[in-house]
This record gives sequence, C-alpha cells and structure tokens, in this order.
Amino acid sequence: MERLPVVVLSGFLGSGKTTLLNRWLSERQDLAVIINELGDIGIDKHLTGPGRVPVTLLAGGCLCCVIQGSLSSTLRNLFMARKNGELPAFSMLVLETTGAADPFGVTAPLEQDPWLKKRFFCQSVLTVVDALAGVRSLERHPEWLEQIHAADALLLSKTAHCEPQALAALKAQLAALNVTAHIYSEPAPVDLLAQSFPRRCRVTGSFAPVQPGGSLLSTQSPVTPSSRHQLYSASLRWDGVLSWPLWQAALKQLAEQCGDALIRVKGLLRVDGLDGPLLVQWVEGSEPALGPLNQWPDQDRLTRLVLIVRHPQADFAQQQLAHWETLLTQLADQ
Ligand SMILES: Nc1nc2c(ncn2[C@@H]2O[C@H](COP(=O)(O)OP(=O)(O)OP(=O)(O)O)[C@@H](O)[C@H]2O)c(=O)[nH]1
Repeated sequence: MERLPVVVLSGFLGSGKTTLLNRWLSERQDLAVIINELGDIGIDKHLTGPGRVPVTLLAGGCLCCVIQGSLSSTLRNLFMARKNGELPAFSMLVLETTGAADPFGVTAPLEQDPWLKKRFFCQSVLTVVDALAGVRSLERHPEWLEQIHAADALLLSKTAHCEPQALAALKAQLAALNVTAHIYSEPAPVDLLAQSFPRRCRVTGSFAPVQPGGSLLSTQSPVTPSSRHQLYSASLRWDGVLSWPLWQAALKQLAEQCGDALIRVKGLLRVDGLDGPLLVQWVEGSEPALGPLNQWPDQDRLTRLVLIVRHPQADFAQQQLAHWETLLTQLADQ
C-alpha cells in the first residue's frame, strides 16, 4: 500500500515555522497541513494563505502531551477524506507542531499505531531555529534542546539580523548538539520537503504506550501538561475597539504585567478606523510587531489574542489577561 510521507515542522515558539510553511505553500500545492497550536484560539491557520491546500487546526495544547491521541484520529480522517475524494489527493502532509512540543512525542503514533503505520510514515523532522534568540533559548527553554536533538535538519531563521560571529558560534553549537543534522541557513529550500533521512532511533520516553486497538493509554503517561512544560497559554476575545496608539500602550502594559514570564503573543486586534485587523506578533526578547491586514480572515470581527507564558503558576496567563481586559475596557471608555 502507498504510504504518505509526513514532515514534522518543529521549532520553539515564534521561531518562524508558520512563516517558512507559508513560503513552501506558495511553491507546492500538493500538500495537506496540520497545525497544532498551544492556545485554544488558532491564529496560524489564518496566516497560511487563502485556502489553497487543506489545513486542519488542532488547538488547545501540544500533541506530545495535552492532546496526545488527537493526531491519530486526525490522520485517519484526512486519509479517508483523501481516499473518498472529499479532499484533493495531497502527496505529503506537513505537521506544524506547537513551539513547545517534543517532536519524538508527536511522531510516536506514526510509529506505534498499526493502522497509521501502513498508511503514513515520518519522512523527516525539520526544526526551525531562531538565530536571533540563539543559544539563549538553550538556557531558558528545555523544549528547545529536545527539538534540536530530534531534528533531521536544522533550519535557521532570522539570520539577516545576526552578527556573523554570533551566527558561526550558533552553528558550531548546533552541530555539537546534533551531529547528524544538516544545518540550512535561510531560506530553507522547498526541496527539503522531499528529502528522506536515514531513520534514527526515536526514543519516545515521554509518550504513552499504544493499546493493541491503536488508541493511546493516556492515563499511563508519566507526564502531565503542567509538569511537561510549565508553558501555559490563555486567550482573550474582546468586543471593544481601540485606536492603534492605544493598542500599543496596552501591549506595553501587558509586557510589564508579565515581565520575564512572557514568551509569545499573537493575535488579531480590532482597530478604530481600519477595515481589517491589526496582526500582532510578539516573540520574547523582541518588540511587538504590528501590521495591518487588508481584511479579517473570517466573519468573526472580535479581537482575539493568545498569550503564552512560562510560569510555575498554571493560571498566571489567565490572570494577566483578565487584568488586561479590564484595562482595555477602561481605555475604550476614555
Ligand atoms: N526577520 C525575520 N523574521 C521572521 C523570520 N521568520 C519569522 N519571522 C518573524 O517571527 C515572528 C514569528 O514567526 P512565526 O512564523 O509566526 O513563528 P512560529 O514558529 O510559527 O510561531 P508559533 O507558532 O507561535 O510557535 C513573526 O513576526 C515573523 O514575521 C525570518 O526568517 N526573518
């Protein structure tokens, strides 16, 4: 039976996975895409081109822990929909993981579930590495190292803003951390998708075993969402409108509230006087990037924003967004 290749696109939060995927989608129309998002409001799905290829969103947690098991059913559904002609006959599946996911945990069902094993295979794990964040990520984020270790190839992003010396040092460090992975400077070529790599032992220590029937025994997993990451997301939907400068002031306030805990913010903001939303993209250690979009991606016109923090307290992100919502309402009433 023909088996469909799955390419796992990994990389820490905000490293540039969706940006790269978009570039590839503009060059290949024979793909299907699964996007896994940590937050329960999917923003990335709206940023991947206007519906050229089937895109499935799995939101609300990582496939390697919180929603493990969802991948099996999603792959089954996609396979059957393709077979029945309900979807285009895509020749490859690209799975964009959350920025916190352990790729080994994500690929486990492909190697353990007998039904999936006959129909899919993991062709490669490609990990995007934010060259600007560099090895700072190694000190701050244990997930980063897992993603480096699991990679068949490491794809550097944001290199244009790097000092050559810092870039060379980063490459040397990456080569030491993963001796077999090839390192690509941007732009990572679309041909990379077609490349097969020698199978490496994928140790899935943090993943639950598979029952004979194929379903995952999640209760046996040694990992709970909170112990796995200490990365928590919260999302906000808000029906008010603010001017662009007031949104800037409000985002600054959010940064002050969260301090060092802030890892990632993305959202679509409703702005006074603009037809489309303002896209906010914010990666720890950098300034928020704000850019107007021509139109809203769907009928929903409410501001939606996802905040991801690293904090020992599970409801920290939620609390911050609750405070922030109060501030937004005050600003709107002024
Ligand atoms: N200058 C520059 N910016 C980039 C590059 N790749 C991504 N970015 C920016 O980095 C931010 C995050 O990019 P995304 O592609 O959304 O990153 P991601 O890995 O999909 O993010 P998550 O899904 O939240 O983990 C955005 O503001 C991008 O415009 C790059 O190669 N160069």
